[in-house]
Amino acid sequence: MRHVHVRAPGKINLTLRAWPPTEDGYHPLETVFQAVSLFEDVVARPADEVSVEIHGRGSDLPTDGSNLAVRAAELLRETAGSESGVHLTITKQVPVAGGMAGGSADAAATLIACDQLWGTGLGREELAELAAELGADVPFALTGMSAMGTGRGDLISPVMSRGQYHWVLALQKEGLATPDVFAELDARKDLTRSSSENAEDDGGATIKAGGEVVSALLSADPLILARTLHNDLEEAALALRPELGDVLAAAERAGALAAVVSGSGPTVAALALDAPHAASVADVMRGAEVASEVQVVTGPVAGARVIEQVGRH
Ligand SMILES: C[C@@](CO)(OP(=O)(O)O)[C@H](O)COP(=O)(O)OP(=O)(O)OC[C@H]1O[C@@H](n2ccc(N)nc2=O)[C@H](O)[C@@H]1O
Ligand SMILES: Nc1ncnc2c1ncn2[C@@H]1O[C@H](COP(=O)(O)OP(=O)(O)O)[C@@H](O)[C@H]1O
Repeated sequence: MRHVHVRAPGKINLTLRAWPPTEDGYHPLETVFQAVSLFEDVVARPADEVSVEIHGRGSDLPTDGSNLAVRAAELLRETAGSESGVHLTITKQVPVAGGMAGGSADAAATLIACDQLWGTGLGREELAELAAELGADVPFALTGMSAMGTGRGDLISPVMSRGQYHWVLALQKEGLATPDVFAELDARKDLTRSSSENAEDDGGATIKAGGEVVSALLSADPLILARTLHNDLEEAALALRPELGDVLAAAERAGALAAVVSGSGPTVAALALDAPHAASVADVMRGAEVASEVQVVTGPVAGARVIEQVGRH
């Protein structure tokens, strides 16, 4: 039977700096993303309507028009002037509302899969524009690897990276809603001053600039990368979920080189030296019982791409 199978990765934010929201309510960001080996698999089959079923995590997610994958298929259909439908089967590994952009990966994978299935003829650039309409994190899920995100986080510039990094992810059953974390950031901070102005207050000691992480990624040395990890949203996520303090402390006790909350959380990403070190950090963190699940992943990995295509449009 005709189908297209696309795989898209989840992400972690190696660094994230946020400025006060603009009139549209979005916070200008400077973030460096890394795509990691926790994947969303989307299989698209021809159908009369647009529909979705979800396996793995998130089986309680809505399957109506509010599902990001359904929104992606409908937006592409409208843009391409197509009357085709699609049935999407999603197998989720990325935690829901975990700060790892699993929903965005579903949307990116759906754009690629439906584009192939329907033969829309849209280019990669046009797909990237549709991605940005769907959510700030969707363009990066198309690009993958390592990249700087500016604007809402949706303006993507690929960043060169050498080597492979080994991460231990501490996942939580209960997610955190991104808008709540940004609202907490606004409430906590005098955001009339930018993060860089705040950085001047402490001599810039605590703010890790995007440039620093970009050169660290070229070093292929996790010890150098470890020194650059930073997230402006971490304090807000910790205020909403104080237990995350225990997760960060457990990562440190387990011997991780550094640990950071990914995006709006609650997933914590702990950096290890190499694969055996990651396995040992993961074991200790499991023993600490601070996470509902502990996973070892590597990055960077490719963005949304076709894994298998059976039959042509
Ligand atoms: C925080 C980040 C960091 O990579 O990741 P997650 O933690 O969600 O994975 C992203 O900026 C999230 O991107 P994404 O989840 O796609 O955001 P969207 O759906 O576009 O927006 C959801 C809501 O988040 C807030 N938002 C998002 C992006 C941004 N630059 N400023 C914001 O204030 C807004 O309240 C918006 O209504
Ligand atoms: N296919 C989908 N997968 C995950 N979440 C989805 C999806 N469609 C809609 N959503 C909504 O988007 C929210 C956050 O998406 P997700 O990408 O999982 O997390 P985050 O924004 O923290 O990275 C979820 O809480 C859910 O309400």
